[in-house]
Amino acid sequence: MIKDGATETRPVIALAMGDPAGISPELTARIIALPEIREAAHLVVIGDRRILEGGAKEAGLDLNLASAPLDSFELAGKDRHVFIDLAHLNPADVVRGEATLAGGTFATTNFRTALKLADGGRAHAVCFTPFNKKAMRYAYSGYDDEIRFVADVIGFTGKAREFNVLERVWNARVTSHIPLAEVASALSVEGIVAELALTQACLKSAGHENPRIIVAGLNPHAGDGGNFGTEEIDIIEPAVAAAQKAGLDVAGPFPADTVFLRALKEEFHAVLTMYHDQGQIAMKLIGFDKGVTMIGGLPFPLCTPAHGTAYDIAGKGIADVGASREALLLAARMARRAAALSAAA
Ligand SMILES: NC(=O)C1=CN([C@@H]2O[C@H](COP(=O)(O)OP(=O)(O)OC[C@H]3O[C@@H](n4cnc5c(N)ncnc54)[C@H](O)[C@@H]3O)[C@@H](O)[C@H]2O)C=CC1
Ligand SMILES: NCC(=O)COP(=O)(O)O
Repeated sequence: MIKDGATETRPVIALAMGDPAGISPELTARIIALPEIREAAHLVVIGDRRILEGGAKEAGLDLNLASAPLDSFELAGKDRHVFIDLAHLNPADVVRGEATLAGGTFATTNFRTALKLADGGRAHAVCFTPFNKKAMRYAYSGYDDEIRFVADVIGFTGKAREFNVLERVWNARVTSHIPLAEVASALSVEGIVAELALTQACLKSAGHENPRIIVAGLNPHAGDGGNFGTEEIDIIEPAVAAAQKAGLDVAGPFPADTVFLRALKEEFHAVLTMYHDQGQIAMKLIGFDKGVTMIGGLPFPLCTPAHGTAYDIAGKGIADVGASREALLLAARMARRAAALSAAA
């Protein structure tokens, strides 16, 4: 619940430091140093000072970031970012380029702390630098992905989904982190209609007044009239028709290999794909350095770069901050909009 006027002041974003074995320390340092982020948001960064300083060194930055206590960081004022030093990871215990229990414990602790700040009304949004899911699972055995963890930490029982966001187009998925072999049987008319409705609501919450959504088929050539599978005829077409009847601006299904070309040419705001990589490959080719993963449907915005921990370049000082910058800016925009709507209600 947004508790104060994030419309007039910069929203407070709780930024959890991610996996210490990859590029997260460097990215966190780079984000803190960006002037456009200072203008857009007041960051409350959560992690370990020694790990952050390692990242700043890799990035060649001198951060000059004040620490503040977790229980009263608000007293430090909002004129500059602050750091909550949980002092919980000795850099000597970090194995760069490796998923470990220590790394997962560090990241899950930071994430849990950030989520509780937002859930308690002390932050307007949460962002994080990349987590490694294997490390997260070492620390928290039920860690399928962020949605499950968030639900466990704040007791959220509603429907939340992951979106990939670029300025030009969004990608929503009917299925996400499940084996490919299970995708076809996971599709249903009701499930697709629900995804379309949530996608429309999330696009609106990010400022798109009249969202247009285009839907991909599942099979090659969208089944080619039933030649290569019938999910389009049996499930996806009826779902699109039902969504249209409910007043959503939706088109499809179209073949997945050209649906993104259509979306860009015909100015759709989002593509709904049937499974993870059907959308991710296209999105990462369109804008890897700007891609954001946004978890929609939660009581507060939750954003992270769409790329991962990049173990292969950890410690080299060459991590691109572009996607992280977009993640923070999207979270700030969504928080301001939520505050404006709540003030108007
Ligand atoms: N935001 C998050 O928390 C995300 C976490 N992940 C997790 O990250 C881990 C590794 O995922 P991968 O599939 O290997 O993908 P990855 O995105 O970590 O790496 C893929 C390639 O992109 C490069 N790359 C990634 N980010 C970069 C950046 N900022 N600047 C320059 N080059 C960059 C890497 O060096 C690598 O060559 C997995 O555990 C995955 O679940 C994946 C996506 C998002
Ligand atoms: N931690 C966020 C994340 O892993 C994004 O996952 P995906 O969208 O790449 O599957």
